[in-house]
Amino acid sequence: MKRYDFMHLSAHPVLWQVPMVVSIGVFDGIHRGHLTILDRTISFAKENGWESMVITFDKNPKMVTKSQPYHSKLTTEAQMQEILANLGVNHMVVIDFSADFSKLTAEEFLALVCAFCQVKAMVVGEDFRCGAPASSAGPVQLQEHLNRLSPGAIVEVPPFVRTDKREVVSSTLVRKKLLEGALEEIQGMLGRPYELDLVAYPSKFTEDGLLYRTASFMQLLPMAGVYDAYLTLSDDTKVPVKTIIGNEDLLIIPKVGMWDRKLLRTKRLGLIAKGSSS
Ligand SMILES: Cc1cc2nc3c(=O)[nH]c(=O)nc-3n(C[C@H](O)[C@H](O)[C@H](O)COP(=O)(O)O)c2cc1C
Ligand SMILES: Nc1ncnc2c1ncn2[C@@H]1O[C@H](COP(=O)(O)OP(=O)(O)OP(=O)(O)O)[C@@H](O)[C@H]1O
Repeated sequence: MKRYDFMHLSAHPVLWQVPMVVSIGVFDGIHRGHLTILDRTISFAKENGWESMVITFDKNPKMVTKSQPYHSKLTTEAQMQEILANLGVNHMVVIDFSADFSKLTAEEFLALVCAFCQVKAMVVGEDFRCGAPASSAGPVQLQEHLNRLSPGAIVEVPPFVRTDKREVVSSTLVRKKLLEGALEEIQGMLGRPYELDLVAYPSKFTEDGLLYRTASFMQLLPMAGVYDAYLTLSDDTKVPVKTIIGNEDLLIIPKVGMWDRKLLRTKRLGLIAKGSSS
């Protein structure tokens, strides 16, 4: 998978002749609803011999425009890149959602997208919106804009994915459940354990284990408590651990023996819901 900056791709449209199925969204957490959209984007492209593109944001537009309260991210860009590449997405485009960018109307934004590749289809969810609030477009207006900007292009809208309790799965709901420490419900919505990306953070060895400062995390942390977890090392081996999350520190305690501090290279920490075998 290739990664591009949106503005760079606008200036150097290297993909302008490539037929593309495009999906646009924040995709924070990459939950089961997002996976439905992404799977359909990829399969639509493959069925037709086209390529797939995911356009996403460095900051959540809804939090920048203050229509949603600010929260830390559920996934880092490295995690998102890994998940999208493993799913089989061909191109990932990241928008720097600056004050200037937030003023673009839906039509202006879509005209830029249609200028850097041959948009054949877009896959979005029922509540998709793009463009500055006064002129924002949902799936219906999106189809109308595409009829003008890329004639023949189709907008496909898979139905909402819901929880067992019939709630619509959303990043907002995952954030809420995380702050309640409800890992089982989160794991159900993500289809995998919630993982913290440890790569960028400094840690300290103590007698008990590996200590991180919670303030250094860019990702949203669950409610303070003791969690079963697994630690993924840089060679992708997984070791079972216990994790104590407090207000200031996050302590990772090995379940068997103690680590060699010179050799340990940590990558991810997966928080496991009780009763799950992941
Ligand atoms: C160019 C542009 C593209 C946008 N794309 C998205 C998007 O893909 N997903 C999203 O949640 N919000 C996106 N937004 C933000 C929404 O369109 C909208 O501004 C935000 O949800 C607040 O609208 P509201 O006040 O009507 O809720 C985008 C905004 C702009 C300016
Ligand atoms: N449960 C769902 N089922 C199907 N599609 C979904 C679901 N949730 C989001 N989508 C779609 O996925 C794309 C990305 O959505 P977005 O990143 O805004 O997710 P979200 O979970 O709704 O986020 P938030 O809760 O922060 O508003 C959009 O096209 C959206 O409509």
